[in-house]
Amino acid sequence: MLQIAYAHPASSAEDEYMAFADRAAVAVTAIGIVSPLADFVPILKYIPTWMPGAGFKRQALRARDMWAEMTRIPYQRICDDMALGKARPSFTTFMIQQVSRDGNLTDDNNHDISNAASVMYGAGVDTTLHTLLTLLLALTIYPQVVDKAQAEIDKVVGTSRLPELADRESLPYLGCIVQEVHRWNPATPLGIPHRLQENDSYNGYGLPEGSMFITNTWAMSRDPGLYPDPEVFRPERFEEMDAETASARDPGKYTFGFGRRICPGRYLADTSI
Ligand code: HEM
Repeated sequence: MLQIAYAHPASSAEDEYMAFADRAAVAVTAIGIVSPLADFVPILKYIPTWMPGAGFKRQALRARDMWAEMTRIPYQRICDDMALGKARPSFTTFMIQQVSRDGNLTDDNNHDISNAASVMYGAGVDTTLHTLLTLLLALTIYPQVVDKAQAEIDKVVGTSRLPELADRESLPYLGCIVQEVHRWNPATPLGIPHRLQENDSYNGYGLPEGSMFITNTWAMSRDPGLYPDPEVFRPERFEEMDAETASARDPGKYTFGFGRRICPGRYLADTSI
C-alpha cells in the first residue's frame, strides 16, 4: 500500500513508514475502544483533558497528533522530491499533477491529497491482511479446496507460468474462493457506523433521523437461509447458485459497506487478494 500511495518500497517490518503508520494505527484503534463513550454520552467531550478519568481524551489527542504526522511526513517528502524532479510515480504524485494549477496547490488540495494517501494505509492494510490470513487459515483447514484450485490453475494456466489478473475470468473456482473468504470471516464484522440522514423504517421498526446505524455484516454472512451450513468454508456454494442468486448473495455486496461511504478501495482490495 505504501508503494501505491507513495512509491515507497517497504522492505521490512522495521521500515520507517511502516513503523510510524503501525504506531498511529495502534493508537487510533486503542481510542476506538473508549471513544464510543463520548459518542453515546456526548457531554463527555466537554471534560477537560487534565481531569482524572479523562485519559481517553488525552489518548485521542495523542492519536490525532500521530496520525497527522503519519499523513504529513511522507507527503512533504514527495513534494520535496517533486520539486527536485526525482519523485517516482505514485498515487500522490498523480493526484498532485492532476489538481495543481501552474504547479501550485491550495491548502485544501494539500489536505485532501495527503489524507487520501495516508488513509489508503490506514483503511487498506489491516482489512486486506485480515482477508489474506483468513484465506491461509481456510486453505490449511480445508486442503481439498487447495487441490481443486490447483487443478483449475493447472488446467487453465498450465505449469510454466504464474496466474495473472487476465486469467481471472477463466478461473471461476478461484473467484468462488475469494467470495467465500469474505463471507466466512468478514474483515469488518460490524461495518462502520452510519448516521441516518432522514427517518426510515425496517421490518416495522421506526428509525428516526440522526440514529446511529450499525450494519451486522457478520449476521448477514452467517444467515443459514442464504448460506446453508454457514460455519463451513465451502466455495462450491457459489458455484451451485444460478447466476442471479450468486450475484444477489455475493458477500462483496455487504462486506465493503453501503451507500455513498462504500469502501472506495474495494476494487483494489479485490484485485490484490
Ligand atoms: C478486504 C479489504 C477491505 C475491506 C473488507 C474493506 C471494508 C470497508 C468497509 C466495510 C468500509 C466502511 C464502508 C461504510 O461506511 O459503509 C470501508 C471504508 C473505507 N475503505 Fe475499505 N475495505 C477494504 C480495503 C480497502 C483498501 C485496500 C482501501 C484503500 C486503498 C480502503 C479504503 C477505504 C476508505 C478510504 C474507506 C472510508 C470511506 C468513507 O468513509 O467514505 N479499503 N472499507
